[in-house]
Amino acid sequence: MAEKIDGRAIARELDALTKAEIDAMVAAGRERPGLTVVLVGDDPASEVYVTHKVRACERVGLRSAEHRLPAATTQDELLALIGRLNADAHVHGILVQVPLPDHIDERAVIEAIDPAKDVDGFHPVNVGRLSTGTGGLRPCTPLGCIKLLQSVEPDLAGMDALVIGRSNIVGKPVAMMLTALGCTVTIAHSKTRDLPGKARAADIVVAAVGIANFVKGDWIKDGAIVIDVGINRTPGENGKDRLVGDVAFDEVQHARAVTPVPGGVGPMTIAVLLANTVQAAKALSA
Ligand SMILES: NC(=O)C1=CN([C@@H]2O[C@H](COP(=O)(O)OP(=O)(O)OC[C@H]3O[C@@H](n4cnc5c(N)ncnc54)[C@H](OP(=O)(O)O)[C@@H]3O)[C@@H](O)[C@H]2O)C=CC1
Ligand SMILES: Nc1nc(=O)c2c([nH]1)NC[C@@H]1CN(c3ccc(C(=O)N[C@@H](CCC(=O)O)C(=O)O)cc3)C=[N+]21
Repeated sequence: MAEKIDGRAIARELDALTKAEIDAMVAAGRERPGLTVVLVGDDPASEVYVTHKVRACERVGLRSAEHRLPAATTQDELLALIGRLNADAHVHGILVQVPLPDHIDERAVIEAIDPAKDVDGFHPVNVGRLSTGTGGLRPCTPLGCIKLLQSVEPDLAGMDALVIGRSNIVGKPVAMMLTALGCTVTIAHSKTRDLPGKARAADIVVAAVGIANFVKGDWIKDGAIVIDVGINRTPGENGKDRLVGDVAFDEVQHARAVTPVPGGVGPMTIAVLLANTVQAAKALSA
């Protein structure tokens, strides 16, 4: 049986470190770090994430604020809000939930965020810092994937990794991080030929595709480590939606370790967001 990597437990460990840092800052007379989340429109999945994020802030002792804006919000109105948050010294982290409504240019919004407050790590300055290995705020989901991998194998150097997906928010940054840690990385996407063959050669497979049960058991070599980023909602038995990943979990039990969905990458994403907010607050007040 593959080890089931317990993302909730590893997230709780990271939260304990984050909480200790916040407590120490407050004890030293510094301001309690604060995260502001901006949600435009009423996408139900995004609503769920924002609620999770706000609750997580409470658990570790971060201040949190939410701005829920109507779907009809104009780009100028959103940019004006970001300008105010950038200028507000009590705001240490800014997260604008994506996807945004179609009439808003996502790049323009991300680029308007002060890179020092960009706790998502999506701003080009932080992307550039990641690619050159010069610090900055690193994107939450990719860093969460790395922490889960390192819980199984602290030293990833020399391993062959396949990342399926090349998005700016998951695939590309996770590939960058794996490269920095000494992996030999292949990035696959919808144009890739012989994906099963490439997967079978990999010691690490990170699946960030967005298709339920996309990665099959016979794609995974014995002893590989599998990280499932996918969050796919499928109709469950009781009329409620059920969450499933991109990996056919039951078929990969010959792997060394695999993350479940839910309870894998998702909780780590939020734990890293909180840690990033503390990192931003420290750097802003340094
Ligand atoms: N757990 C978490 O915290 C998070 C989970 N997610 C989840 O992760 C998944 C991926 O998210 P995201 O990166 O934003 O998604 P995108 O839709 O932006 O990217 C999906 C990627 O998968 C590739 N792809 C699509 N079909 C195939 C195929 N048949 N074969 C190979 N590659 C394919 C696409 O290729 P191409 O570029 O060629 O189109 C693209 O690069 C989603 O399920 C999302 O919900 C996302 C963020 C956080
Ligand atoms: N600016 C921005 N930053 C993001 O980081 C961001 C975003 N926009 N838009 C959407 C995606 C998705 N995402 C998730 C966060 C937590 C869980 C999570 O906690 N998942 C739980 C289950 C949650 C549930 O029950 O719905 C789990 O996997 O166990 C999942 C997905 C962050 N994203």
